[in-house]
Amino acid sequence: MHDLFDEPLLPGLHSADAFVTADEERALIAQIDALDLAPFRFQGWLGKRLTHSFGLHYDFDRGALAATDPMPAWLQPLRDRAEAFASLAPGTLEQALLIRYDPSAGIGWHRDRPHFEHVVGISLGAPATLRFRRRSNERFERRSVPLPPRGIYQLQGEARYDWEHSIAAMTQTRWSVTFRSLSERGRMLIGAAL
Ligand SMILES: O=C(O)CCC(=O)C(=O)O
Ligand SMILES: [Fe+2]
Repeated sequence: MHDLFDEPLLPGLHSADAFVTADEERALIAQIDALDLAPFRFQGWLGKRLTHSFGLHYDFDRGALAATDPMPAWLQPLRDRAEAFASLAPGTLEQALLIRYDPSAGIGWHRDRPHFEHVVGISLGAPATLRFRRRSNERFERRSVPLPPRGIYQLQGEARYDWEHSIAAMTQTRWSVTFRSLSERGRMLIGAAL
């Protein structure tokens, strides 16, 4: 039966709670904290959130995409499960971006770079709200989506390309694992760089 409440809040946004267990969450957070996390860099600015990439690294300072360390063994099972969740072929999600948002860190309004196609994110630690906005005439249309810890979301289609998203400054620490696939353009650029 068709249930109105099964309708996604935004076309192209697909999410689920309890994607990882509390034990898995603890283990993932410990692994992320053990990495060499560096402040997000953007055209000479240093952001407050701390990041580390595997597979592919997108350098926001230079606007360039490059291969980086392969996904470690501890991340691969999560990547496999994220691909299954998103109905993507194994190996499609070639990038993992790990982020720690300490209190006062957030992420400003953006669309993910066109070098990437599918975006699949897993939330750990403090709950957050993923805010969406889209310009409509002189105003913004807005939506808010809760990101509960241990949940997963996928952005594609309208949610991925037509709307910007952001997360307000956190008051408690949140970690996220965002997996991405390459777009045609990204594949071309990375091919040219190798
Ligand atoms: O932390 C998140 O779940 C979202 C991160 C994000 O939007 C991004 O890295 O592009
Ligand atoms: Fe994003």
